[in-house]
Amino acid sequence: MSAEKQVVVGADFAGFPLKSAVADHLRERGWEVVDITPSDENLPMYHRVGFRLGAELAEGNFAKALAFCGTGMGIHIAASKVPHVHAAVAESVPAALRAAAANNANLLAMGAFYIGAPLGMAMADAFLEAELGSGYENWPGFYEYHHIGYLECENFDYEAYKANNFEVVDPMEATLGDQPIGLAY
Ligand SMILES: O=P(O)(O)OC[C@H]1O[C@@H](O)[C@H](O)[C@@H]1O
Repeated sequence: MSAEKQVVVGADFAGFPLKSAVADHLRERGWEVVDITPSDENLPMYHRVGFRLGAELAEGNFAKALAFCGTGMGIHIAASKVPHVHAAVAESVPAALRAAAANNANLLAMGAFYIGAPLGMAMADAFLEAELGSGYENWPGFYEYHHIGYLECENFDYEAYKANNFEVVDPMEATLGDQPIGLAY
């Protein structure tokens, strides 16, 4: 969980009502929610909201962001163009949790065309309250294996990768142990 319980949120016109419901919910749970789209007048296009949310992460102003548009797809693609953004789209609570626990995602996008307010609130809680490895403590190597995935994404340099014959430069190694019996995703 973010130590300071701060999160930045933003929406286009399609995601605005869902964003407002989720933001109100988070504030009731003690989060400081900074909304880059507080009014439904003159809302930026979805991808520009994604760029701006990504910038808040890249600049170190926030550890996590929530993005809302019609499906979550466009805003997540745009945010992913910003350095240091690890963006996910989810349509279920387990997927939102897994984005944080396995992928160390720092931005969760959701789509108001498909997600009702109660589900959006629960997805936001799951995503914000988890960190890399949360819930998988009994799976040997889970953290190490996924940490490598995170680091190699974070440090990915396409030109260096291309120059290395499309192989990761200095790949790290970790063994993912057997999945514990009964682990539910
Ligand atoms: O990425 P998705 O939501 O599919 O499309 C981007 C936006 O285009 C419009 O339909 C809506 O504003 C939607 O949020």
